[in-house]
Amino acid sequence: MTVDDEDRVLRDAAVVIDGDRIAWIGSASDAPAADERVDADGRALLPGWVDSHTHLVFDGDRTAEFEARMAGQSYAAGGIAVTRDATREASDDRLAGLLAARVRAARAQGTTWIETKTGYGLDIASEERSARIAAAGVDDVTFLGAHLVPAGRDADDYVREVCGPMLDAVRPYVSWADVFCERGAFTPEQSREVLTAARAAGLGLRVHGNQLGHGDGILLAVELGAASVDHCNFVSDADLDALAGGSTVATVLPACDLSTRAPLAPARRLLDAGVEVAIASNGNPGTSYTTSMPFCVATAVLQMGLSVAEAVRAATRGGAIALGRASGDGAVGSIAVGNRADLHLLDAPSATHLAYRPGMPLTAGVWKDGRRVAAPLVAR
Ligand SMILES: N=CN[C@@H](CCC(=O)O)C(=O)O
Ligand SMILES: [Zn+2]
Repeated sequence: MTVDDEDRVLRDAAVVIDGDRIAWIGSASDAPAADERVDADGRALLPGWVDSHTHLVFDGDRTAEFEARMAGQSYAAGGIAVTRDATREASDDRLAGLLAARVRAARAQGTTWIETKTGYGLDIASEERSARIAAAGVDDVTFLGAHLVPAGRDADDYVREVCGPMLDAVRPYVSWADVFCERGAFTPEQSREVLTAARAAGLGLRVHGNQLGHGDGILLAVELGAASVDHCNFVSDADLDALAGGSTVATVLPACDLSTRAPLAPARRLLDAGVEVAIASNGNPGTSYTTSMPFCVATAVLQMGLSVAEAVRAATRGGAIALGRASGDGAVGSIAVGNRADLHLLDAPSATHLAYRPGMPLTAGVWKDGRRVAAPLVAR
């Protein structure tokens, strides 16, 4: 599955990798000679997953909160402070080690490009530290100082800090800024302030919006030209029109919707309206303690009404578009000549098996930048 501009499914095909790039694609019988050959033996080859939304720099555990939720309580943003406290207590080495282990686990399931966010520091030094550790461990880093107003802080005063010294401190390590625009987190006005300051600092914009109820997150994201608005569980007709008429990707987070027992994001409706949709894991200890993109893809097919091709595209090229990495030098999210050689070999003859055999370990091999990064698993 190329998931490129022509979105081709090639049969009896071969891919040639040269260094860290894809050098050739075509019929296996025409393949040029190569130093090393891997016989995929009829297995499906996909672009590696592009996970465009995670929060992986954290310590601590929120099992009790999850249990309470499964017993009927609804998700509220306050749990973020529990993770903030555990994260602040962890050493740099421990946080870096936890992040590396999480990245390895994601890679083992076919993820080759990972974005992660700060947002469990919530003071200048802790956000700077999270950004620094993230920059050494993942591919794209997002500043999310505006994740929660710390208890005891005046919200407007905290927003001024986020927009000023905190932004300055993280700036060397991040290329994106995000804000949790939601009742209980940041108001539309505060969110606009954060995003405007981030844009002035040269950062790309992302928004957590419309997760817990209807609100202004989607409209604000589209108005400010954010690359992505994420969650999108509550989408009004006006939100849909705005997304369809703008360039902002709607990123849906199926695992989060299940773990919070939220209404599933209306991915089918978004696609039907012509909106670019991405699927991401939202790996974090509160609302989605998984980085399994195959699980997210299977859920999108089985529960959200996407076709396998639509779900695979959203989890590869969709994520790449949401991160501004779908074209140009070093593009990811599709199998195309000149792109990074980021590939995911399934132990199955087609991507359909991802939804047909949900939960099975179907990853047979993963290449990032042309190097094999995950050992084959047996999944027959
Ligand atoms: N919604 C805001 N932030 C995270 C959850 C963070 C947490 O609860 O720790 C999310 O994307 O779901
Ligand atoms: Zn998130």
